[in-house]
Amino acid sequence: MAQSKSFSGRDMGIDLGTANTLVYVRGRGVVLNEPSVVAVNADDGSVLSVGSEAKETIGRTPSNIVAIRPMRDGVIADFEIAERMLRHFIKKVAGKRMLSRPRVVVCVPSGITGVERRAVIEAASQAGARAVHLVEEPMAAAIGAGLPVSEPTGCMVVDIGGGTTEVAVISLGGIVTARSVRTAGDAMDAAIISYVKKEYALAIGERTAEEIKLSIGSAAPTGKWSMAGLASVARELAKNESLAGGVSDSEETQGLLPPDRYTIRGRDQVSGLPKTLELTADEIRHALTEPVDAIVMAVRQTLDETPPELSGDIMDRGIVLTGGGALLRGLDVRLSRELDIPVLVADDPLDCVAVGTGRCVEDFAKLRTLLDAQPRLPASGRL
Ligand SMILES: Nc1ncnc2c1ncn2[C@@H]1O[C@H](COP(=O)(O)OP(=O)(O)OP(=O)(O)O)[C@@H](O)[C@H]1O
Repeated sequence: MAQSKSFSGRDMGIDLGTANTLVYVRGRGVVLNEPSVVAVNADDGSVLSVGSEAKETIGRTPSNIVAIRPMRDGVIADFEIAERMLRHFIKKVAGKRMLSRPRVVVCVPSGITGVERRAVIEAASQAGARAVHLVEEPMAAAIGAGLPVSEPTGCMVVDIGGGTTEVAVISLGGIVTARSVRTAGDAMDAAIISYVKKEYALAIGERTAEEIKLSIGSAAPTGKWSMAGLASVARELAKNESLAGGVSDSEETQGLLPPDRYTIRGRDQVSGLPKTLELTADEIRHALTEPVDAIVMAVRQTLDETPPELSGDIMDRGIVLTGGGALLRGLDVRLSRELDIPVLVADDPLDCVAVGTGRCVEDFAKLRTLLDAQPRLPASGRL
C-alpha cells in the first residue's frame, strides 16, 4: 500500500472528504483511505499525526493536543490544517522525494463558492501538485457508480457523505440541476448525541454516536443487512478501532440480521459518573428522523426542478445512492416509498467518488470537459 510503495510522479485523484480522504493513483487504483483528521500540538502548532492515527485521538486528547477535522460540511474549514493534511497524504503516496510533480484532480462539493475553489486549488498546489483540476462530487460519484453521464439521458445521483448530501441530475456530461445540503452522516451522529443527551442525560462522543449509527441506525424498518452494508460497518468500525460499547448479540451480525440493541458507555450528566445504557434500533430510527427527512426533502426539491423529459428518464432508470450515508439501512426503501421511484445503492458506495475522480485521471483527455465546471447560480447551489 501507500506506506511501502512510492508512486512518485504519477497523476492522482483525491476525494477530499469531510469524513475520509481517498487517494487514487493512475494505473493503481485507490491506494489510500484515511480519516480526514489531524492531531496538532496546541502549544507550538506542530502536526503530531494525520489520518487513522489522528482519529484515534478524537475525544481522548490531553488539553495540549487537539484533533482537528479540517473539512467541515464538505468544504475547507481550516485551510492551513487542510493543506498540511493534503501534503501529508500526497507525500505518503508519492514518496518523500517527489521526482516529478503530479497532476491532481480533486473532487469538491457542487455548492462550493469561487473562494472555496481557489482554497482547494491552492492547498493542492502547495502540497506539491503541478496542475490542479476540480471535479464536482456528484459528477465524480455518478462516473464512479458507472452511470452514463455523457449520454443524452437523465440520471440522478444522491451522494450522502459525512458533511454534505449532494443531489444532482446529470445529462450530456453536465449537471442540469443540483442541490447540496449540509445534512449527511455527521448530522446523523449529532442527532444521536442530542437524543441520548435529552432522553438519558448521558454525554457521548462523536465516535460512539457513529458506532451506534453503524450498528443499529436505520431510516426505515428493515430486514437483513446487505453484504455491502455489513462490510462497510466492519471497515468503518475497524477505523474507530476500539468499540466504546458493543452490539448486544454477535450472532445477529454474523447471520446478516442487523442487531436491534446496542450497549454504550458515556458520562451521566447528573452524577458525572460513567454509565452504561442499552439503546434500541427503534429509538435510534426515531432520533434520525430530522436528518433523514432533510435528505428526502433535498431529493424531492431537486426532482421538482428537473425538466420533465429528464424526470421520465429518472423514473425509468431509478435514483442511485452513493457515499457512506447510502449504507444507512432502509434509506433506499424510505426514499423509494416517499418518492415512488426505484432507488438503488451503488456497488461500493464509499468508493464511488474516489473511483470516479480516478477515472478523470485515467481518461483525462476524454473526460476533460467534465472538469472545472464554473459555480452555478445560487438557486441550484448550496442551501
Ligand atoms: N454502514 C453505514 N451506515 C450509515 N452510515 C455509514 C455507514 N458506513 C459509513 N457511513 C457514514 O458515511 C459517512 C462517510 O461517508 P463518505 O466517506 O462517503 O463521506 P465523505 O466523502 O468523507 O464526506 P463528504 O462527501 O461530505 O465530504 C460517515 O458519516 C460515516 O459514518
